[in-house]
Amino acid sequence: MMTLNIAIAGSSGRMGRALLEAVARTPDMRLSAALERTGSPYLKKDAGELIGSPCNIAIIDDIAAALPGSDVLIDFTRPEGTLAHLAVCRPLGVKMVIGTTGFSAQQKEDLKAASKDIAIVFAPNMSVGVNVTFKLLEVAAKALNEGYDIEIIEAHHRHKIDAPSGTALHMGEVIAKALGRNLSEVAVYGREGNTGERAPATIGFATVRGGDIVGDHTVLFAGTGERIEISHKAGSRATFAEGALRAARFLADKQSGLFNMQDVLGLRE
Ligand SMILES: NC(=O)C1=CN([C@@H]2O[C@H](COP(=O)(O)OP(=O)(O)OC[C@H]3O[C@@H](n4cnc5c(N)ncnc54)[C@H](OP(=O)(O)O)[C@@H]3O)[C@@H](O)[C@H]2O)C=CC1
Ligand SMILES: O=C(O)C1=N[C@H](C(=O)O)C[C@H](O)C1
Repeated sequence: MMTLNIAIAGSSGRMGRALLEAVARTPDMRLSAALERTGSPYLKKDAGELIGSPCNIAIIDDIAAALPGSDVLIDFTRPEGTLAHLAVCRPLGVKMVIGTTGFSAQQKEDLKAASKDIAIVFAPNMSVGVNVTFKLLEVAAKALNEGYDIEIIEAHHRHKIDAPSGTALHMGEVIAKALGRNLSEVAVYGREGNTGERAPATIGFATVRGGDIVGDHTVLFAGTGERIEISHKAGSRATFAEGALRAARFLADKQSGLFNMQDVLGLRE
């Protein structure tokens, strides 16, 4: 059995901890480095202590020193952090699994450019269930292409800083593509005041933030006399972490290219 050496960026974050736990319970993976940004109170601490199981890997901020012994860097941080990490991974040939959301269009282009040199899995949601939901939405949108108003409702914990969620935006992209629409032309992000009647081709987004909600997404197709709702609810971050490890394994034999979870799960047609 080949062992994959996994480095984790943002190791003390919510996803960082879920990833530390997932790597610790995965026989074909080993934690090779745990990163945090300069100034973090977690620097120099044993990464394993974050999950109650010391592992002798100290959390460091020097990514260039951390990466030579790593096959894949898993990054769930912030767009500016991910792009800084990418700039170090690219010349070293270290592959990346990127779960960070909130990138601008230009930042996504930067990721794409780097994938000419290294293999990257980039996905706003690494859970198997959400990725199957994307396929269900494609089917539903094609079948309900007239007479149904489409609204995407997402709910997350009070600490989330980007809205709508990366998953909700991707759901919008999947639906718009299936309907031959351009999301940037039809998206409506929230409503207030005298909005007028709903324009039929629009795709609405509504965002809820509160408590410790891990991640709920519902797409509503509202027609005349009926409503169809397609929902996914995450109960634990373990589902995202397990997906990220699956993505890391998928990259083992890839040298370059930009992939998503549809590729990892064999769902791309
Ligand atoms: N694709 C998917 O399946 C999922 C994606 N996500 C996305 O992952 C990201 C992280 O989420 P979550 O774990 O909840 O967030 P947290 O805030 O809990 O963790 C983020 C981590 O990244 C660190 N960080 C922040 N900015 C930088 C930077 N500029 N450089 C390096 N490290 C940085 C933070 O350090 P510090 O504490 O010092 O700020 C922290 O350790 C979000 O974009 C979220 O939307 C989340 C879940 C699933
Ligand atoms: O920030 C989170 O927590 C999550 N972010 C991702 C997103 O923006 O879609 C995925 C998941 O829903 C949790």
